[in-house]
Amino acid sequence: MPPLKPASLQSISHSPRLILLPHSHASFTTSVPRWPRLRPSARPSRILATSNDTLSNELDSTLPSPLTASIPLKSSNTTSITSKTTSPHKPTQPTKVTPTIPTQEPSPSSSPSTPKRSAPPNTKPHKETLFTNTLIRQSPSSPLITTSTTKPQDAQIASAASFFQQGFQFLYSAESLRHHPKNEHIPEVIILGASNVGKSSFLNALVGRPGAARVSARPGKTTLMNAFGLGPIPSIPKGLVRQGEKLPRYSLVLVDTPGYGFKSQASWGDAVWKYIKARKMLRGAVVLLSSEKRLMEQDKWLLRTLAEANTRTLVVLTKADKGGGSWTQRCGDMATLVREELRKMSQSVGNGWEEGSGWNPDIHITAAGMDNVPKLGSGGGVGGVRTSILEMAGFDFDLKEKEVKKKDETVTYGGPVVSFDDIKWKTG
Ligand SMILES: Nc1nc2c(ncn2[C@@H]2O[C@H](COP(=O)(O)OP(=O)(O)OP(=O)(O)O)[C@@H](O)[C@H]2O)c(=O)[nH]1
Ligand SMILES: [Mg+2]
Repeated sequence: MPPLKPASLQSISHSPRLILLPHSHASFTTSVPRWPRLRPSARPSRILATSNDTLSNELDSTLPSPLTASIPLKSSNTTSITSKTTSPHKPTQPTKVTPTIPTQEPSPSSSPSTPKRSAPPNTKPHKETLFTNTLIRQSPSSPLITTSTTKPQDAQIASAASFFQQGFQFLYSAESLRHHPKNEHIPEVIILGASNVGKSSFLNALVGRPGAARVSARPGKTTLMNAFGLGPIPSIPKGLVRQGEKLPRYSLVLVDTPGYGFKSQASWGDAVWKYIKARKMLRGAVVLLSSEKRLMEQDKWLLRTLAEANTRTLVVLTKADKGGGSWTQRCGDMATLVREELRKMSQSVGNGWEEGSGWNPDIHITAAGMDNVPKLGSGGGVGGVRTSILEMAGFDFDLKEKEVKKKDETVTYGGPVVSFDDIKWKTG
């Protein structure tokens, strides 16, 4: 990868440490696509600024893309989740993969904050599998879907659940890029997909709050980009903060978006497209695809847009519970097809948006909107997705440290505000 940080930060020889205390504060219609038609694959080098302050903050053309803006961090053996560089994805590779649809459940100790629940009475067997499993995915190493987890994965899933389920707050709604407030510290992850694919339900399941984002059976429910903050309160050393700057009280921003496709509007796509191209703290996109449907041209267009913007991408299939017991075949086939498409895109864009770095080869499968999954915590495949999102956003898991404590922050800086990539976090 090319140089990884703005020149102004080159002189920093070691990473400042920022520790988080755990719990401490603690339309297109199907026939007339609109988003894709709005913006063909050609992309401008930058978007023109207006007089608006917020917008101009997003448009620093000297800033590297999210994939290249990083400073290597030394891993700390005292953190359980740490920020890391925007170096390539390190998809979790289970040490043991069971190439069948196993019935193995995560160990009871795997998720202390989200105790395992059994499915409601009379739940069909295939739904029970979906309901209770924290991780459901298809990896390149196996054509089949796996639900088994290993001990380290269990611990990661538990840490990620704790992270996502604390400090939740609605931040703002934005109609266009300039309505997004300035953000210089906190990584953002955007949730994208067709209308009605289950974006808002998915967000609710991630944060464990069924009513966080509004959900509807009618497509076109979400009409604005809605940002939510979550995670522990960051304790940012004074030297990293501008004078008078209001400090965020969350460590990750999730952005729910209006869908493309049926009942969507061209202006929504324009707003999202501009955000993807210009938002400085965007660290990755979660693209939801309905396992009920086939991969649409609009989906491919979106994936290509992310590839060209060199935005880290995680693909998640939704609604696995629909369509009966054949969900394994259906989701497995779709995951394989999606991976083939992504590989083709990697080759054609040729900008470093590669398997493992630009996009995660593990395709997660979820039933996040099913029954009470949002209340369940980590079931419906949601637990595994959380860990992948945190990795994509620049967090790392260090499972050695059991004690959670705030470390001395002795590093001081006289230089400019340091970005998220320089900051180290801690959570419980
Ligand atoms: N069975 C099932 N239904 C789901 C799942 N996820 C979402 N749904 C349902 O699908 C419908 C659409 O869900 P939303 O979360 O509103 O979808 P969205 O993508 O946010 O939709 P827009 O905001 O209109 O773009 C709702 O009726 C949800 O209850 C799922 O995993 N399983
Ligand atoms: Mg929605």
